[in-house]
Amino acid sequence: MSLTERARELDATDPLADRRTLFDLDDSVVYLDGNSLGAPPRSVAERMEEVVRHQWGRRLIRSWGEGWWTAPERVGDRIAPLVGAAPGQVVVGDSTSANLFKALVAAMRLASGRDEIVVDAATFPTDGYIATSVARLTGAVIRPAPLDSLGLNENTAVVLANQVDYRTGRAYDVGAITAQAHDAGALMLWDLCHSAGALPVDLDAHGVDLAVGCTYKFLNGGPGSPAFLYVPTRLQASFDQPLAGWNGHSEPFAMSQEFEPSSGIARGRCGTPDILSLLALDAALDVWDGVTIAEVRAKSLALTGFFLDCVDELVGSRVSVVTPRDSSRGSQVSLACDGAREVMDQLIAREVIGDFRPPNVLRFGFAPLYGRYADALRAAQTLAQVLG
Ligand SMILES: Cc1ncc(COP(=O)(O)O)c(C=O)c1O
Ligand SMILES: Nc1c(O)cccc1C(=O)C[C@H](N)C(=O)O
Repeated sequence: MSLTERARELDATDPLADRRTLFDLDDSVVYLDGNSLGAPPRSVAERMEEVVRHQWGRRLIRSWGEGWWTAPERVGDRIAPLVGAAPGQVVVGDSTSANLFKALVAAMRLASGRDEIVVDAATFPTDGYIATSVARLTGAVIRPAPLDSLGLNENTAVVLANQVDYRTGRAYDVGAITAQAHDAGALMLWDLCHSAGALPVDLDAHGVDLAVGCTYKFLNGGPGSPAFLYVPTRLQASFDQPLAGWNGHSEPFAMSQEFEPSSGIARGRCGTPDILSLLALDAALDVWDGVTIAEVRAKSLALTGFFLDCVDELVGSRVSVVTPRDSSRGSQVSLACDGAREVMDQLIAREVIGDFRPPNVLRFGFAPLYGRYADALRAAQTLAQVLG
């Protein structure tokens, strides 16, 4: 069967094909950058109209008591099943970077006597920057380590790792790495930016200690939508985060001069939530109603696998495949080639949108809720043309 016939058949039999209609997408564009900025669900514009005109415009400040104040926990509970967390353990707000800071300082405060922070050597840079700053503040030492050989010891306080490597697309085993950290007596903190909404995480099942992630990639919350923080129930009483703002207080409106942290996941909050972005995310999460993460994972593997077949047949040795060919990959395919930045510029000029990451990587992200097999084929065909 030709690639064209395969793409047609795979799209025709795709159990998630109808989800694409929930998104406002231009069908003439092949959008393969949902691992950086997800596409807009149609429900968002409609909901924002209601939020601005009615909730803000008519209800005015009364809206804080009509759902705004508790939105960080309520929206967190909508993300929770997607990352394998029971309710009451995920709060939404601030950026991933800010939540990393909260979680890392809290981890250092929990890990008495230990002073080594081990950071995924290939991490997305912000994680390393924040960890370095936390080390300066707490007197800890940073040690970058590859996730394949962490070399943990009796001094390791916390391990910070990305479930999916943003550059290579490789996916790591959350259960196995968390178990290694625990065997060494360390805490495990996961950055889920490239996995939330794309593959199973199973935070509770793996006994993960802390996790953060953004919502503007596979969760389609919109540019700059607030991030999430996971603290399991068993650690909440001892989770002592450094950004002790009034929103994390047990009685914010008592206006007390003493800080008394809230008893549950709300202690992960800091200041006033970004309500417009938070409620845009809330609306965006409607696209997950009736979909399981297992179905999403199955399509993600099939889509990325089909793209790899197309690249092998149409592009061949003009690129090298960086992403693992086995199932240890996230929902992206990374290809390396000379002049990758210019190659990506030319792909984008031909309406095939992926992105470039230094030094020589072309990234193609496949969002299973709206990605089509025909898009994978067109991307590989266009890449073959651009490479001449
Ligand atoms: C793995 C990872 N962590 C953190 C970030 C940054 O998060 P934020 O800009 O929300 O702080 C990104 C992407 O920007 C990322 O890919
Ligand atoms: N957060 C981003 C932004 O504000 C502008 C442009 C890109 C981003 C990204 O999310 C980049 C992404 N984390 C990456 O994996 O490279």
